Amino acid sequence: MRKNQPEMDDECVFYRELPKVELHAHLNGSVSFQTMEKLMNRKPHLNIEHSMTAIGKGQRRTLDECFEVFKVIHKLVDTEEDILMVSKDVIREFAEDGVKYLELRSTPREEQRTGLTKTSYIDAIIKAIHQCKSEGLDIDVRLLVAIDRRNGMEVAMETVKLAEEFMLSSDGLVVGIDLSGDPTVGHGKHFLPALERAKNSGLKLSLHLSEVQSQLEESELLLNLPPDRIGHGTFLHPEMGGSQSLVDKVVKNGIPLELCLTSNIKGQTVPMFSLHHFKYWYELGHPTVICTDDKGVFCTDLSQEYQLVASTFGLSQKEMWKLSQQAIDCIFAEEAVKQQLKKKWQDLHPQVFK
Ligand SMILES: CNc1ncnc2c1ncn2[C@@H]1O[C@H](COP(=O)(O)O)[C@@H](O)[C@H]1O
Ligand SMILES: [Zn+2]
Repeated sequence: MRKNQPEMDDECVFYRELPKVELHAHLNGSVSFQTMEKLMNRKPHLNIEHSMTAIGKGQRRTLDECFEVFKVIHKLVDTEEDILMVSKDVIREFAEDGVKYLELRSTPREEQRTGLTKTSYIDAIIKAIHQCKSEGLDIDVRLLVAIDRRNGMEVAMETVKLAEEFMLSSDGLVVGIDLSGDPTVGHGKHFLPALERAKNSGLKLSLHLSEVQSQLEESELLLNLPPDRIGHGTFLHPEMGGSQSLVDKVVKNGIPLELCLTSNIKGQTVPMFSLHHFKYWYELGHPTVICTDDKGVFCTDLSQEYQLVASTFGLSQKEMWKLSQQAIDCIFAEEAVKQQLKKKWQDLHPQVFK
């Protein structure tokens, strides 16, 4: 197999070695098979199997079913120790895959039974980031605190307040807010006050927008904020039932899109890779960042996603390099980090194109 497909292997190596930026990764959706195994061994009484926590090759689920998967994972990850272990494993795995800068996002949860609080939840992730740093991993990590739409506007406001506190106390590790969760639940307008507050206090905003069809009105409203980045944006453009006015707002404000191909195919919001909206935005010359969304649940990694984009849309390694380099301009960390990353890309360029 290996002998018959040498060019395939070379491609894999190229995309693994390509320095990458990951900006859209939900912590609990990013838990690998190996880490899941450890969690299942810790909690055998839950009787959870791998088929319940991941969507394998060639499989598809409805988006509703995907959200059921997260509920199962949340049962397995419900203590401070779990959050710490999961975060460290996820960061290490991204680093091994050639990711040099990672923005994780996660919804703080509390569990009375285990004593987990929303504060200790975020603390555990921050601890993991510090521990990975002190291990000398070649990856810079930041955190976005996530609002789950299902939990309503009051919780959203509490989440923003918590994120504000951590933004001030975490030495710049907490950089923003994510709005995510089942897109068919609730209306985005309810989250406007919380999101406006976040923006005014200096937190960056990455919002899941038009992930499913007919969210025109909501997307229009949320784009007025405007957000600093958009997750998915699958149905923003007119060919997908969106509108030119939505596209104009995105373009005028230069809001980068975080695009996750495998996630959209496995969650069935996009019927096939070649029809993915990456093409539309790439041809417009608009900033797009390739991301994984949930590398554990969707059984992928960032180098696979890059390779997928290249093979689906016929892009060269040079064009893919440019795409990964341009993602640096879309990160939420401060300017000095951008400059360091740009330098790193320059230094790695000759090695990757050997
Ligand atoms: C597939 N498309 C998606 N669309 C919207 N929200 C998603 C998502 N994938 C993940 N999440 C959000 O991330 C949570 C899991 O990670 P955390 O527990 O926060 O670390 C999910 O419960 C959901 O709220
Ligand atoms: Zn997402």
